[in-house]
Amino acid sequence: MKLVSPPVPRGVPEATVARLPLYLRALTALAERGVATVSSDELAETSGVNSAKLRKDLSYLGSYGTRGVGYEVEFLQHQISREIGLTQDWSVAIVGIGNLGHALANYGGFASRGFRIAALLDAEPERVGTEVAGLHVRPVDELERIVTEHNIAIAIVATPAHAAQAVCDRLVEVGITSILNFAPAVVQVPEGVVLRKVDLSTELQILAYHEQRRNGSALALTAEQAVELAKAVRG
Ligand SMILES: NC(=O)c1ccc[n+]([C@@H]2O[C@H](COP(=O)([O-])OP(=O)(O)OC[C@H]3O[C@@H](n4cnc5c(N)ncnc54)[C@H](O)[C@@H]3O)[C@@H](O)[C@H]2O)c1
Repeated sequence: MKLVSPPVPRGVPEATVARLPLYLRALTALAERGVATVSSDELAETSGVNSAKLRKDLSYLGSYGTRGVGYEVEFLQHQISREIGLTQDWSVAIVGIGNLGHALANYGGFASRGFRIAALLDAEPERVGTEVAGLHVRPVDELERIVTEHNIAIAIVATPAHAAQAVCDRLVEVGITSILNFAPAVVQVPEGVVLRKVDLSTELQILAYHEQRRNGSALALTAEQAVELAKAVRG
């Protein structure tokens, strides 16, 4: 179903854009429970965001809620969906159909959020032609044709790091302007192309950092280790 596709409004800070899906997820859960209105405090708590920030974020969309009543759940849900372009289906291509590409292609949760995995591409002749999640893996040299054929708007890169830049260059050449990169590589794209990066290792490192702080500094030595170290230094 193709409806209007307004871009994320100009002037909305990137950090706000990144929080809109959190509000949407919370609103969807409320709507499923039949909740009609929600206060900013409640919505903020369910979304895991501070409520002053939430009010500011929603004010960028022109949504201020009603004093004493809060926000109408369904209306706000629709408004956020429209702002982030979810009232239309987006066709997505995945490039690199290895472990990760397979997992992403088989993930059923994208469709219900308006993302249709329309094409899978790989450079490896042995992978090309195999069937994954009901689609035939296509060769990367057909990229341009596939992008036009399926009206692909967004590409996911799941190739090894060393191939990521060349793959992104090619995606940009054929007109893709939104790329989600899973490869652990620093990739450059020209202005006007939006590149997002997913890096689970970085997220894990951040958790490790917090774990380490919780348990006391990793650099802090146990008493025995300190004695051993002192002995070693003294010789
Ligand atoms: N971001 C994350 O959190 C996260 C998590 C897991 C893996 N990764 C990264 O995702 C990438 C894929 O991981 P994987 O385990 O699926 O690797 P994999 O080796 O199983 O799959 C990579 C696939 O890319 C294909 N490929 C290689 N060069 C290509 C090119 N130029 N064009 C198109 N396809 C090409 C290969 O043929 C292969 O099928 C790696 O870079 C990995 O480090 C990221």
